[in-house]
Amino acid sequence: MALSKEQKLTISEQQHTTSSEQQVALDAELQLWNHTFGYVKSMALKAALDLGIPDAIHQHGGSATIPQIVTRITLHPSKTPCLRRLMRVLTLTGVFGTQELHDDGGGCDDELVYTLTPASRLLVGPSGQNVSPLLNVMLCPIFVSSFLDLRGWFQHEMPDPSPFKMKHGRDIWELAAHDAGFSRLFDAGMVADSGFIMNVVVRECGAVFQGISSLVDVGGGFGGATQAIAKAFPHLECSVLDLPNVVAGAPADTAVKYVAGDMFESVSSADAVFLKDRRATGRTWRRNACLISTS
Ligand SMILES: C[S@@+](CC[C@H](N)C(=O)[O-])C[C@H]1O[C@@H](n2cnc3c(N)ncnc32)[C@H](O)[C@@H]1O
Repeated sequence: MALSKEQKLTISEQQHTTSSEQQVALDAELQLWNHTFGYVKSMALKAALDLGIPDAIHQHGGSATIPQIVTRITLHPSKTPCLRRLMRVLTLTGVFGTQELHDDGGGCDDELVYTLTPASRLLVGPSGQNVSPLLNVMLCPIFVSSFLDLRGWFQHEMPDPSPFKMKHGRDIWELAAHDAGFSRLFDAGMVADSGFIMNVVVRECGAVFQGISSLVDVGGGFGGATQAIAKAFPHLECSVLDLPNVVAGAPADTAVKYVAGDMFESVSSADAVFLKDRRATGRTWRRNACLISTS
């Protein structure tokens, strides 16, 4: 039976409606997949750091092909194709860049050249600019595993332990006091973070350190931040207050004085108290540095 023009139009409108509904569903599913597999990005970055891929590219002059990278990292030869897939994730997410190396010798393989981007340039080079120790802490199983039972944490009555303490039975500082390996990893991460950000703080906010003659960095760890302040403002008498197990491992040969104690019991007197920390606020990590004048 032949369809009238009107009937044909109705069918085509229905098909159009169905296909756009399907598109909405497909886009929604894609969105869920992006969330579900979001951790692959973190784990790909962790693999790159653990394998030493940023250093391998850096040592090769800032750009390298897969065959050049594998000469500088430890990788089973059978895993070379998997390394290409890892690099694909890391280039799509901006950790590395690519250029194409054209094979002028008549070969058919155009080898990709992986390059450092502004992000991966922060993973190589001297301390003070290299933030990999901080990423190593945040991506270590001890931290990552704290996020695996947030349901249990939400179902626990307030006041409650943090997800970290619920998972490990101790808070970060208690665990650091009992686990020398974790303590070293954590302190190195804090030093790296301070080395990176304090260059900016000293340059951009230097005025706040004028007009005071002494400062105590409360919970200052190994004193990375305070050392940067002491170097930029030599007139300042700088000290760090931290827990005894942290102070025990602090460097001895700096202009900074280390005081072992508990900030909730007492804070050594100074013109200003400095607090540096990171907080997760809403959608982003925000860095908080605060100088409280006590005089
Ligand atoms: C997130 S780290 C920050 C370290 C440093 N301010 C920085 O930004 O690199 C927090 C520091 O606070 C210290 N801390 C925790 N509880 C403390 C307490 N009750 N008294 C003194 N220091 C404490 C920890 O040992 C750790 O070094």
